[in-house]
Amino acid sequence: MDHFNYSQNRLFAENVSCTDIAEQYGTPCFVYSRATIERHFLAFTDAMKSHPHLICYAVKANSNIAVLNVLAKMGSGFDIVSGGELSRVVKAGGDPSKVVFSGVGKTVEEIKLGLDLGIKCFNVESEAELHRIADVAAAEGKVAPISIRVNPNVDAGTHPYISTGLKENKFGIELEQALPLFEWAHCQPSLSVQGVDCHIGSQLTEISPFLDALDALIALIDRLADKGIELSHLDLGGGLGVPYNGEAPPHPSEYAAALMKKLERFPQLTIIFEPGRAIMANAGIMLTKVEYLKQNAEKNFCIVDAAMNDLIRPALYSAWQRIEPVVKTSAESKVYDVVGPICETGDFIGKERELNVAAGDLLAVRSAGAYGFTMSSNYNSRPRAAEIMVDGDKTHLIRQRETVESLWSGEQVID
Ligand SMILES: Cc1ncc(COP(=O)(O)O)c(C=O)c1O
Ligand SMILES: N[C@@H](CCCC[NH3+])C(=O)O
Repeated sequence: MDHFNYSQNRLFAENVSCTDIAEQYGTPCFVYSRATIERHFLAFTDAMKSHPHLICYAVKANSNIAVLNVLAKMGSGFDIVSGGELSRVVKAGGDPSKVVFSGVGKTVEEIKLGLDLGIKCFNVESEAELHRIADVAAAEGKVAPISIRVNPNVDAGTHPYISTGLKENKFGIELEQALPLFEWAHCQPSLSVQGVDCHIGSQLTEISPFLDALDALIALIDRLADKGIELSHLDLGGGLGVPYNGEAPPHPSEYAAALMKKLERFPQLTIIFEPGRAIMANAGIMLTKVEYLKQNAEKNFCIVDAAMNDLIRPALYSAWQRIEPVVKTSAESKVYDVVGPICETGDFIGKERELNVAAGDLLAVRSAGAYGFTMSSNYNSRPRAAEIMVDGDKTHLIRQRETVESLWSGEQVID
């Protein structure tokens, strides 16, 4: 999805200044645009409007309650992977009956919570989990809605850490094993078979792997129909990529049109998508201040006040995110490694970036709305950054910067 409207200290379509935000809330901080989140969500619903559908935003991408609330108000469903995410959705006013629950390690407590709240579906990832859900539901006197997540063995062509649809990955159930499990589940009084799902990976920039996965799911749906098992939904997961650095992933309308062509003969089937990054990545930036410039015989370093604990994607996946000075200065242009204060060489936000910067300048790290704050940590006892939502010409603090004291709350010394 495209970037929000950001240029030269002005954020979004609104006339809000990054320097004002940095002064008011401090740095590093994450800044999101409500208008962009809404526009990105609508790109999916508009693309699917002629077919029954549910967009289940993947909460892991950005789970701030204010973000979830904006999406809940637009009628979004949610894809969750933990009881914690389910509680956030409820707190944010999300509708549990539009929640699908993915993940390979659901605990008994999480299954109970999902049943109590009446979620739409458990996306089951193993035979053992299917049995556990059947047992828990029977013990609770409930019927658990389930879908089986299949692993279609499709190469998503993305970073190996975020590819999830290959046989060697821990996710889903092999196609050959899925059919007997569906048949078993169909006969269990405590289970209600609702759908089939898959999620083959994240940051996909081509449509063809999605189409290959869909072919596999459609073949399975046909085989199930032959056995008298009719499904009410097909969930193709998330994974649609965004342009970080010139990539040109398909727009949701292109993506949906290509998929829907294959689904013409299933007019009754509800299609579920679970986009996370496509909605949030380019609806946010991270603001960080230059603390020092440093030079040695080999390199120029631009030392900023954000670090790998705030944005781990560069360290973890060698991810590239655009870094630009918020205000153009007359500082000399040099090639810098943009690094944080953490005691690891892997602590960088960007490498070999040509920048005109001086100490004290403000930098914007783009595409930071997804998998930014949610993957942050307190490593090196660094308080986690504030989050801010821009809405029209207003800015709202939607999560305070952590205090140092909050970092040790819950810890205690022993005699
Ligand atoms: C099951 C599932 N659904 C949805 C997503 C969201 O993926 P993305 O943010 O790439 O759309 C993920 C993460 O990759 C996932 O594991
Ligand atoms: N956290 C990853 C994406 C993983 C998606 C989770 N299934 C990223 O930042 O790119």
